[in-house]
Amino acid sequence: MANNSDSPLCEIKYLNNNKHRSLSLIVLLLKLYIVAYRLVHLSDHGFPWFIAFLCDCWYTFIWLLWINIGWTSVDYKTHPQLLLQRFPDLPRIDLFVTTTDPMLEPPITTVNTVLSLMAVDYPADKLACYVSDDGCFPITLYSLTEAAKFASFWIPFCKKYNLQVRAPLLYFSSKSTSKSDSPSEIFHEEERKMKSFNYFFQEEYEKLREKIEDAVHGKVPIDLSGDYAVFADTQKNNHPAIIKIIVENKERLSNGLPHLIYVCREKRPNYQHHYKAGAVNVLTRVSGAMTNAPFTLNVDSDMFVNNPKIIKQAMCLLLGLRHENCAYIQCRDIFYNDLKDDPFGNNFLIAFEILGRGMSGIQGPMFGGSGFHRREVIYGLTFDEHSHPKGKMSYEEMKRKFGNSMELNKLAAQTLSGESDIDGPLNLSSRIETACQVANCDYEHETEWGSKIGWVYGSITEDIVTGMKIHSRGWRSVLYISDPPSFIGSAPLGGPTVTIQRKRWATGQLEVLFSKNNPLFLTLKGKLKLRQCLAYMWILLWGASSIPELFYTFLPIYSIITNSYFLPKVGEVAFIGVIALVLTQNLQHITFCMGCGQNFRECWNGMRMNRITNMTSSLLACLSWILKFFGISETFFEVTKKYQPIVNDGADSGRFSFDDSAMYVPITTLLFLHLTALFMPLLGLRPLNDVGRCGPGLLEYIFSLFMVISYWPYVRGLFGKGEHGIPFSTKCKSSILVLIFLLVCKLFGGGSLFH
Ligand SMILES: O=c1ccn([C@@H]2O[C@H](COP(=O)(O)OP(=O)(O)O[C@H]3O[C@H](CO)[C@@H](O)[C@H](O)[C@H]3O)[C@@H](O)[C@H]2O)c(=O)[nH]1
Ligand SMILES: [Mn+2]
Repeated sequence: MANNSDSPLCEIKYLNNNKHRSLSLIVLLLKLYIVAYRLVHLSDHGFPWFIAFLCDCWYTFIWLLWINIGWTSVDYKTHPQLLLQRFPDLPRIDLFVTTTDPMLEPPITTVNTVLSLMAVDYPADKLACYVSDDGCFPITLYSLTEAAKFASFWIPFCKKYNLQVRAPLLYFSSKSTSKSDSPSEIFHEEERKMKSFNYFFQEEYEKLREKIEDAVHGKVPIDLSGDYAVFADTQKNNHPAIIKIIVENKERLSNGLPHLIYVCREKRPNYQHHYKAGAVNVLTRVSGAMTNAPFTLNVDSDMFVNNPKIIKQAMCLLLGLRHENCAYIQCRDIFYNDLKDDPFGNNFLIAFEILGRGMSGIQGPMFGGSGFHRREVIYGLTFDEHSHPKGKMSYEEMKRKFGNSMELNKLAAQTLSGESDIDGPLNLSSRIETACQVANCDYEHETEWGSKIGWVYGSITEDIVTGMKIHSRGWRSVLYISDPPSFIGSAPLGGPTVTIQRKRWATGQLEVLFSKNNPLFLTLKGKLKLRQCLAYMWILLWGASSIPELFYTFLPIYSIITNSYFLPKVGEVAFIGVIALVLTQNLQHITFCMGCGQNFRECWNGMRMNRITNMTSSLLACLSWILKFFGISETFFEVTKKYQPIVNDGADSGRFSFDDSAMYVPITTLLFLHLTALFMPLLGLRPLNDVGRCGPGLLEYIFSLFMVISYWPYVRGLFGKGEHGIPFSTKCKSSILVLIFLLVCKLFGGGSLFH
């Protein structure tokens, strides 16, 4: 019989990706061939050819970075059934939820996240859940207080019947299919009993939901007295720190309720608050002062736990790899409001399957969204210091780095020397004063918070830069894709919500790329591996790639209008080269996606969304970054609107919606231009210089047609009504830009456009 005490808690598996490697190399060779072809013919052609040459060089470079990422792919497996035998006294973990604005992030969503976290399959006395309310809304505290009452009977029910979905919103929605984890004998016997409980809970949940909704919409205003009196004179950006213990597991019952703590950091005008990074740093300090668990978990307000064993599974990795340098675990999120065929490209299959697994094979995935961290790493410890402890820091040094709180510094020093307190504090209330002190807005003044300690400031994608700095301190990370998936959240839908989210990501990435935390510097100065640095370069250049794409999409339009060409003609060897390149690259992508279970439509929607995102979010991100660089305007974190599960997939739910934002002008202009180029004769136009020149060939027309098909949601938008139509003002602005472009073509190309 195998001895369980010797069996590992987790395993690493290297995936066979020879097919992916070979196809990637073929694509690379074809790209190099096209670059060489352009170079050889550079002197025979004009400026457009030169632009095409530069763009092809760029795409070849990006492809090299991509090959580096996908070269070694790994997967991790865990054995949580062995965990308790090996670690009967499981470590404590602090759970962080952040929320900002009840209008964008409905309190009922946050409540469901909190309930699902409090109900995980892990001893309750080892858990403390901290909710950061970044908007100082009494409704958040009220919702959590009401939720705690519901939790007291909901959580035992979830645990008794071993439910998989423990967020009531999902459990009672028609979307939830798998309701119980592993139907046991007991489950069958008690099925009827459970059903009757179901009705009871559904009613109770409805009451809770209504209470919260009524308070949100002001039907039953919250009485600002008693516990809520502190909110009386507060404004969103001007208020003291407010910390309230909603649930305290005083008897330390493993089957009780975990601690639940409301945290609202102090905010004052003229202080920088650093958005989510600032909020998480306050949570780190407040929890550091109150429960100081050695591990933390971060989730956004809408990320419900979908796999109640996820903390045990994560512990298998964090404890199983404890002699190795695993600093954090990145989880894969899925969405509860996903639409048929994923019209908005929210699946991020490639991001996890190739980027995530590939980086896992180098130094570990980037950090983004939901995941587990070691507190000592967040406190700035390098892997070398972890494996060869230097001895305790002096009191003065701690104060300089961590700030003025003696209590926090004492506990932080314990964490850094690896002596975490197994049981946690006896009385949480006694720590409130310290917690409020470390949540004040000037606490970080002249300390290392936001630079060397905690989440890193300076970018609105704080997660990527924080993960990268951790890697540069010699740590690794792990991508853990569990079954069932670990967390389930709300996918951005419509048009503006998706565009704004992606714009934030692209802007944040440019902020990191052009900062002192650039991967190149971190490789030279720190311990970021070269291949990891190249992987980060690929990520950070994601938005910047929209500039070459913008130029490239202009080329077929320019060629058709000025009766010239920039792609090889039928009959040339290079023509076959281009066709082979396009086919191989796209077939590789499509077969990969389909191999991962997507259908063709989903895969196409993802591809189309890349084209659209590049010409909307990414272009605007480049502009915002330039404006920030020249000191004209600041970048700011626009919170993504959270949606409720969609009950009936209406015909319009997958349709793009638009607003009158300037974001949609470039892509609408491009669409108009491609349509103009394709339908010139119909519009009564003729190409400039149509005598004696070798005009556009088949490929220019195919290219233009492909772009129109990629922008199809915008074609529909041209004719759509209401929010599904591109606003008249956007169409006007785009038409003016089209005219300007035609004039420029005429200026440079000569001739006349009209018959
Ligand atoms: O000033 C702020 C702004 C945001 N948040 C919270 O940060 C979380 C993430 O915001 P969200 O709008 O949901 O971001 P996503 O669009 O989901 O974007 C992803 O990318 C972000 C970085 O751009 C990460 O912070 C997120 O964790 C990650 O899920 C939410 O819980 C917010 O409440 C704050 O606490 N304070
Ligand atoms: Mn989010």
